[in-house]
Amino acid sequence: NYFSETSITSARASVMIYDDNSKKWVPSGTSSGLSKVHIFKHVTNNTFRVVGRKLQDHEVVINCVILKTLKYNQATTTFHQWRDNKHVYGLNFSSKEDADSFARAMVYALEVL
Ligand SMILES: CC(=O)N[C@@H](Cc1ccccc1Cl)C(=O)N1CCC[C@]12C=C[C@@H]1CC[C@@H](C(=O)N3CC[C@@H]4C=C[C@H]5[C@H](C)C[C@@H](C(=O)O)N5C(=O)[C@H]43)N1C2=O
Repeated sequence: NYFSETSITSARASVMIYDDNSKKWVPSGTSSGLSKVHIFKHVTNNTFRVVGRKLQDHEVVINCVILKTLKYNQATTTFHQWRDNKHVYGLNFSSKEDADSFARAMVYALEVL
């Protein structure tokens, strides 16, 4: 429930998904734009997930579990990416500071999983 997860970071980014057919990054959700992207830690079972909601209409544009095997690729200072069995996700951060703080939290989660 709401109180069983706590946010360990939030960052502003546009959430992208790689479209294998067109070989292009496309915005996740119904339109492009910035989202608030959190890493939530489940307080009791030590699991983590990435949840992002559009700033404008709160549409959930990413909701993916962070597995211990996740390879977090910081492709550029403001574009980070990772895969799961279905998608390749890209976060195009609005600033280097947002990217750094998100990456620190992701690396922490991957260390404690
Ligand atoms: C083994 C493996 O899976 N490897 C993945 C990466 C990875 C490694 C290790 C662990 C996990 C993952 Cl996921 C990979 O390489 N993948 C995953 C799918 C796509 C890609 C494949 C080829 C291209 C080539 C170029 C690059 C790309 O996409 N880059 C570069 C930065 C650059 C920054 C911003 C975005 C911008 C939003 C729009 C667009 C623009 O700039 O116009 N753009 C980009 O062009 C963005 N690629 C990739 O990332």
